[in-house]
Amino acid sequence: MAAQFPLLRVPPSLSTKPLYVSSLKPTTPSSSSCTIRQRGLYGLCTITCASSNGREPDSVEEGVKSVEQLLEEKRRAELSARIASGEFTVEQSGFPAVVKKTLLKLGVPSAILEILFRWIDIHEECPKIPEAKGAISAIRNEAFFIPLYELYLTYGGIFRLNFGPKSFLIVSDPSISKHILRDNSKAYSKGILAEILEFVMGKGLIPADGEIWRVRRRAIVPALHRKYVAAMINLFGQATDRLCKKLDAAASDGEDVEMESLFSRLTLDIIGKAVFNYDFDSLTNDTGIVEAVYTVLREAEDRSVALIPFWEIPIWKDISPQQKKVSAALKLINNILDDLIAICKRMVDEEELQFHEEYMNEQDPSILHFLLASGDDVSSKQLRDDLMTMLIAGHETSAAVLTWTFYLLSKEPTVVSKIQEEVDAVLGDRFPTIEDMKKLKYATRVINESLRLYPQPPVLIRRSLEDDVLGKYPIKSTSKMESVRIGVGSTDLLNPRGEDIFISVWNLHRSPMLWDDADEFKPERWPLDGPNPNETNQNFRYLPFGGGPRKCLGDMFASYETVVALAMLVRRFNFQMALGAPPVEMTTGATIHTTKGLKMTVTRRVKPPVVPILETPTMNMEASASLSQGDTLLDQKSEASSAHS
Ligand code: HEM
Repeated sequence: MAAQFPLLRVPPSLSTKPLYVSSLKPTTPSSSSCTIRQRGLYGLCTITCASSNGREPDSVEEGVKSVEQLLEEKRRAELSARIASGEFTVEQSGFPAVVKKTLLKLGVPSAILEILFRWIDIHEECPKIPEAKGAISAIRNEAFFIPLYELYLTYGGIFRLNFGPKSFLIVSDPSISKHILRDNSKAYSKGILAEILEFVMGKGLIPADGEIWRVRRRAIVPALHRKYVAAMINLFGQATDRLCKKLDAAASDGEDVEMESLFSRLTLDIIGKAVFNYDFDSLTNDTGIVEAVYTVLREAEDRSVALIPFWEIPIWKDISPQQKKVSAALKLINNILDDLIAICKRMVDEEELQFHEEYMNEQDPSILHFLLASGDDVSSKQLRDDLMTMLIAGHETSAAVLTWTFYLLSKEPTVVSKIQEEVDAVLGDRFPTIEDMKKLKYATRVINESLRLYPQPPVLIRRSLEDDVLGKYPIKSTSKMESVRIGVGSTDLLNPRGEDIFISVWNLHRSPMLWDDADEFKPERWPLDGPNPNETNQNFRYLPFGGGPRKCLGDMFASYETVVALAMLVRRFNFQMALGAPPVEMTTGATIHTTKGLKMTVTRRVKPPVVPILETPTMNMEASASLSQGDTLLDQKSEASSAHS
């Protein structure tokens, strides 16, 4: 079946052709302003966040902002009015709807009818999920996610969206999300996601369902033990240091840099080493393998927005240049994987280490090494599928988090100063260690908040396998008759399927009903002495890593990776939007990307001078306090001189 919802996207700087991607809701942090552009399929569009580089005269910038804000408000008001007029509401069928229509025609006031029919609705045995119909695609200059968000505000935490022949349930309610993801997770599969990713991930951990998933999750999770994560922090530090060197050169030459592409390369280098001990070295080289990885990612993205499943047409594979390129890329990646597995197997056979719970080979701490040592079958396709899955899952997501964090920070210099202050105090100039992770509290809160505003991915996809009740609404596995009604393809008729569900993490994370100042970037909303926010302590209104049994297994890895990169970069450099940089536009695939990159000017950071502390012998208390502060500064200085040695 063709999926008509965008799932994956490659950074534009690495992409060679136009992307048809959906756009997102209009609101961005208060300090930025957005315009919207139509684009591609179903009138899917992009939002332009006019970025301020802080160098324009205030009055001009403010003027532009207020005009854009006015336009934005007008647009939203118009859309809300259209929704309120019932333009997108599917008429209820059945006897009550006919009676209601007739009474309305006879002149009975609609307010009275509303009260009467609400009462009837309540007393109906099976409440019906509110429905919105597909005229959404007809909204000119509107983005798909904007009506989706507006419809959420109108219809609530669950509604049905029918566009064209497709029918989806859009869930933006924390308790229904908890039910689907955690409490009754066995009743749901990955649905469309598994269909699209099959060509690259096969039955890897993300798309896999049922017994295969259970067995593989049990095999892989133990590989990410504490000792492994500690080793990874060194790796994050080394890889970020390579990026620092690149940025240092750019700062010397006065050249602007495209940060989204650099973050994509940084996280590719990290995940290659972390998963199968392969150094892509993409920060310095553009080798064939790097190109092959991006070819595959691009293909996944194209498939996610295709009108028909062109890849299922037998002859197409052989004649389409793009499909041939994809096959060649997959072949190259698989050959390299085979070589890496063979090398790793030899190492495992030769080593004397006994396998145990926190087993790790110091020379090669990779997940592959752990799996082979634990007895994984070297020849299995499953092993390759899982390695590919982790490569893709752990690459784009982290890169997107860093990109949007730096975009948000470009507008909030006070937040940057606070991170710098913390990093100076905790790290000085040395590389971070695992012990530092719990001390870099503010930097962690910045990442938490960035993940709230830009969740990666913005929607989680499921398909119901059984009848269930979502909130007060019963849902059914679609029968053959209903398949005909919603117009799914002939294969679906033979294999009747359940409801396709999108859990909109975007809506949850930006809901004004769930958050104060929902659209504002406020790391302070997460108290430094409070717990690290997660789906459990936030009762499923915050799902940066999903929840339930299918929760991301790389959550700690990714949190530390992004905190290390953030800390090391802001301690060395200041980042500003480059003069004349293209406006930052959002597009979404599996993660949210910019359309034209994040072009920034990087300058070396000048640390604030150390203020000498004068000794005052008469004030003993203060003298001893000054002494301990002085000690700390001294320690920092000696650390600074030993760093990067
Ligand atoms: C900031 C970076 C990351 C974010 C935001 C993120 C987010 C997520 C989310 C939301 C899910 C749940 C998907 C669903 O329920 O449909 C997920 C699953 C997954 N993630 Fe991550 N992820 C990140 C990094 C990583 C890394 C570094 C790895 C590998 C080391 C990884 C491996 C996986 C795997 C294997 C799954 C599937 C788990 C399962 O189905 O059992 N992720 N991720």
